Amino acid sequence: MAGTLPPLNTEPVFKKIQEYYNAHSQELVIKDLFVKDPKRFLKYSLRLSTPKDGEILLDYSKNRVNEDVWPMLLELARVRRVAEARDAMFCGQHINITENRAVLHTALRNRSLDPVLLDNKDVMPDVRAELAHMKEFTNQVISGVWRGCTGKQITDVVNIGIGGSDLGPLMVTESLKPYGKGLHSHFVSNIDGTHMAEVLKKVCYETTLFIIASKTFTTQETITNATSAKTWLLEHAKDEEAVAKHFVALSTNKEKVTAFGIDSKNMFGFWDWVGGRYSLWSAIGLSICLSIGFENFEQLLDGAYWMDNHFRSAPFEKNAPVILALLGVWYSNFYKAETHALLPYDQYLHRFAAYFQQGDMESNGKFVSKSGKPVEYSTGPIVWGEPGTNGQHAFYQLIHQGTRLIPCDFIAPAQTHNPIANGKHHKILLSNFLAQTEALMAGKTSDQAREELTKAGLCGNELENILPHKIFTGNRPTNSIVCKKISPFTLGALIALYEHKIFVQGIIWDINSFDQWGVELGKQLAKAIEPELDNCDEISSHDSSTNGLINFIKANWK
Ligand SMILES: O=P(O)(O)OC[C@H]1O[C@H](O)[C@@H](O)[C@@H](O)[C@@H]1O
Repeated sequence: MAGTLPPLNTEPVFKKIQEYYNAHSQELVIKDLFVKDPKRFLKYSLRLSTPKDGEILLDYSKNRVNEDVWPMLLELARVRRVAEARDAMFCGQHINITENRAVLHTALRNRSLDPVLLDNKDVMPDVRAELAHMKEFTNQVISGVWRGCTGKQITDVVNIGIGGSDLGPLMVTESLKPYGKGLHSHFVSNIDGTHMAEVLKKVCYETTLFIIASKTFTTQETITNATSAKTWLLEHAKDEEAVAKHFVALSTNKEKVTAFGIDSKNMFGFWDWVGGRYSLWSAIGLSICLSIGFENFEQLLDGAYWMDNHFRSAPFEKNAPVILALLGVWYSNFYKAETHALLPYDQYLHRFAAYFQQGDMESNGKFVSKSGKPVEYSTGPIVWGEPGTNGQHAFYQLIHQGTRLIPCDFIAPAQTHNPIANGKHHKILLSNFLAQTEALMAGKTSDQAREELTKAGLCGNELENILPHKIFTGNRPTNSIVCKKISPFTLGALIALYEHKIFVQGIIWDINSFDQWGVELGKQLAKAIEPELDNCDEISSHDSSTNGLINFIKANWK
C-alpha cells in the first residue's frame, strides 16, 4: 500500500503552485489565453475513443490554466502518488482504512477474464454468479414468467432504499428511460410516510414487485418503509405466501434479510467491499436491470469498465478523471472555490447532480487526513446542479455575476432521444449549452455594455446608472463534456469518470474517501429523541432550542 503522505500544503510543488497563484493568478484570463494560443482547444481537450456509441469529448480549455501551472498540477498528482493509490484500489488492498475494507466496485464491472484478488481469493466467480442470478430474475420478470400471487404479470417495481441504495438506481433508471422495457419504476426512500403513500396509490398489489435495497439491512428508513409495504401487501393479499412473489432483497446481510421474512432464494447479495455510493454496479442495480433489461445493464458495466481501463492506463496529461480532479483541486485549494456545479443539458440526467452529491460529498467531505490529523486545507466541494436550461432561469445569475467563483461542468449529448419538432428543441438546447460556457468565459466589458446601451437609445445619467449592472466580469471556468448520445455504455463511462475524479481528489487531499462516519451522529440522536415523542410530556433533557422545538411539535401535532 502507498506510504504516508506529508500534509498537502507542505509539498514543495504545492508551495510552488501557491507562489505561482499569488504572483500570476490575475494574469490567467481565459479569453486572452485563447487569443495568445490558437491551438489552445487542441491542447486542453481530450477525445475519448470509446468502442461503442461514439467518442466522448472533454473540453477543459475554458479554465484558468496555462503552460506554467498545468504541468505543476500534473506534478502534484505524481508526488501524491495517485498512480500507486489507484493500483492499490484496483488490486483489492484494504484502502478503506477506518473500516479495514477493500474498495472493489471496479470488480463488479470487470468485463475481462482476469481475476481480481481480494486477500488472495478471486472475487470474480461470486460477482459473475450474482450477475447470472440478476439476469435470470430480470428475464423472468420482464417476460412475464415471474408472476404475482394471483397469477398476474408484474407491471410495477418499487425500489425501497435510501442513499446509495436509492440514488444510483434512480439516477440511472431516469437517465436511461428511452431504453425502458415496459415496467413502471418507482422509488421510495424518505421515511416521510408521504413518499410510500403516494407510490402505493399508483400501484396494484397483484402486479407490484418490491425490491428492498439495503447494504446493511439495518437502515431505519428502509426497514420501516419495507415493513409498511409488507403490511400493505398482506392487507390486500391476505396470504403470507404472497411475500415470496412480491418481495426481493438486495443486501450483504443474509441474516437480517431472512429475519425480515424474505427467503434467501429471493435475495441478491453483494459484499462489504462495495461502498453504498458505489453500489449501482452490484445487485443494488437490480431495479435498473428490471427497467432497461439485463443486456443494457451489461452495457452500463461495459462503459464503466472502459473508463476504468482508461483511468488505469492513460498518462496523467491524457487521463480524464485525473484532469477533472486537478482542475477541482486548483479551484478549491488555491482560488478557494466552495462549490462545484454539475449542469447536464439532458432532461433524462435530471438526477445526475443529486447522485454525485452523495458520490462526492459523502466521499470527500472529511476534515481529518488518513492519519487522523485535521487537514489545513479545504477538501471536497459542495456539489450541486440542475439540468439546463432550467438552471439558466434560476441560479445562473449568480454564476455569471455573483461574487463567488463557481467552476461548472456542462454535460450534453450531441443527439437527443426525442428529436421532436424536427430537432428544433435539441438545437435550442445545444445553442444554450454552447452559449453559456462562452458567456461565462468572455463576459461583457464596460465598453461593450456601453455600446449596446447607446444603440438601444440610452444616454447621459440613465446610461451611466444602468451600466454597472450590465457588466459581466467573465473569466468563469467551465468544463464541457459532450457525448454522442446518452446510452447505457456512455452513461456507465460518465459515472465511472466522476467516481475516479473523486478518488483522485481524495488521494491528493490524503483523506479516506470510502467511509461515512459523518452520517452517524444524527442517527444516534434521532434514536434518543424518538421515544420522547411517544407521549405528551414536556421535554427538558436537551438544549433549550431542541426542547423548545420538541415541545412545540407536541403541542401541535393533534
Ligand atoms: O444501503 P444501506 O445500508 O441501507 O445504507 C444506506 C445509506 O446509509 C447511510 O446514510 C450511509 O451509510 C450511506 O452511505 C448509505 O448509502
